[in-house]
Amino acid sequence: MTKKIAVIGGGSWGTAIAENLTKNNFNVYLYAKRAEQVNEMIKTGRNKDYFPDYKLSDFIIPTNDLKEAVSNKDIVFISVPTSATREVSRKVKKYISKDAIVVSTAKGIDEDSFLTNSEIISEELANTITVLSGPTHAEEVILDKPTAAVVASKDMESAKVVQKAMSNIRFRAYTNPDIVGVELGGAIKNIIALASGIVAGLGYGDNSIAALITRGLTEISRFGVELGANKATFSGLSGLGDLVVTCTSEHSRNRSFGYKIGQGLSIDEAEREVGQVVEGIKTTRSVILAKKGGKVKTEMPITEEIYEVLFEDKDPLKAVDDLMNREIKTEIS
Ligand SMILES: NC(=O)C1=CN([C@@H]2O[C@H](COP(=O)(O)OP(=O)(O)OC[C@H]3O[C@@H](n4cnc5c(N)ncnc54)[C@H](O)[C@@H]3O)[C@@H](O)[C@H]2O)C=CC1
Ligand SMILES: O=C(CO)COP(=O)(O)O
Repeated sequence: MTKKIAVIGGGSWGTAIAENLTKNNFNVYLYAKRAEQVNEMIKTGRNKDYFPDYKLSDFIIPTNDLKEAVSNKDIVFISVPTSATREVSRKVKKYISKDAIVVSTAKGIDEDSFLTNSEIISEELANTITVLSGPTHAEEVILDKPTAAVVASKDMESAKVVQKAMSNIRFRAYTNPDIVGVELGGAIKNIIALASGIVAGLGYGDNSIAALITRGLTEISRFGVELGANKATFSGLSGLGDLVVTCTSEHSRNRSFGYKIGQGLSIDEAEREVGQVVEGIKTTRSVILAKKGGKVKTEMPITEEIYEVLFEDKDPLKAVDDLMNREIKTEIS
């Protein structure tokens, strides 16, 4: 039987996910919070704020009615920023079928609770949860550029259902049971991407970016393993894959934000110019608060420098010098 699917969140990722699903012939309810946005999508067939040049599929049903979107669905994707995940999960609770699979697609760690998105959702909903992650810039997925991703879940049958729903000739999804590693890779790479943007904005070169990607991966893996992840996951699409794309792509919001900081803009100016969610800002604070509170012991020099640049007004040039000036040591510890 054809699955009934909803995507909650009409931003760039929610729209691209919905479009990808329509390529597999699903009718997809796309819920957006703002009524004007929904009316415009219905009237013009375009999500103007995010993809003005792209004509949405006729299989997309834009709606501002959460009940219509969520009721009687087999799969519900949640595609809002981490800061909105709890609120959205609470609202969805009234309408969601108990057998629906929830797909968490945001990449971040909540500042107050130090929870990942799937953990926040599981505090609010009793449904089976899967996580979709990997190197998947919405701008490319929507244009059918070949993309590979990961669907993680403790429940492999549900992961396979989501894998099948998303996979097609242009989107190849793998499964992975390591939900912790998949989510932490996706969250922490945003901090490293932000650092890569800063370094590029300062005018440093490709060597510096390669060093950040490589040492960033070490930092992410150490952090993830301390929190229970499988180290191998960080060599996969949701680890190295997403780290590379976000640290190097013109599409990355985190990298663009960092670039503007490197060029001398203030945090507010840079955030305003990017105009979409920059998850790495809050995730940096979450990690450092967790470290200060003793929840995490792992050494995270890049994240610590980024925290000082973002929240303690440290000069980015000094942050680079301080990273380079640390005690010299062996590569593999
Ligand atoms: N854009 C991308 O290429 C990808 C983004 N992601 C992740 O997906 C998440 C969402 O990112 P984007 O779509 O890029 O952000 P975005 O800024 O383009 O869109 C976020 C959308 O969420 C909506 N929203 C915010 N609060 C809401 C609420 N309380 N109720 C309902 N809707 C609400 C906003 O109106 C906006 O339309 C982030 O965690 C991001 O890291 C993951 C993979 C790819
Ligand atoms: O996670 C992403 C691509 O995989 C999107 O990253 P940005 O939020 O930095 O654009």
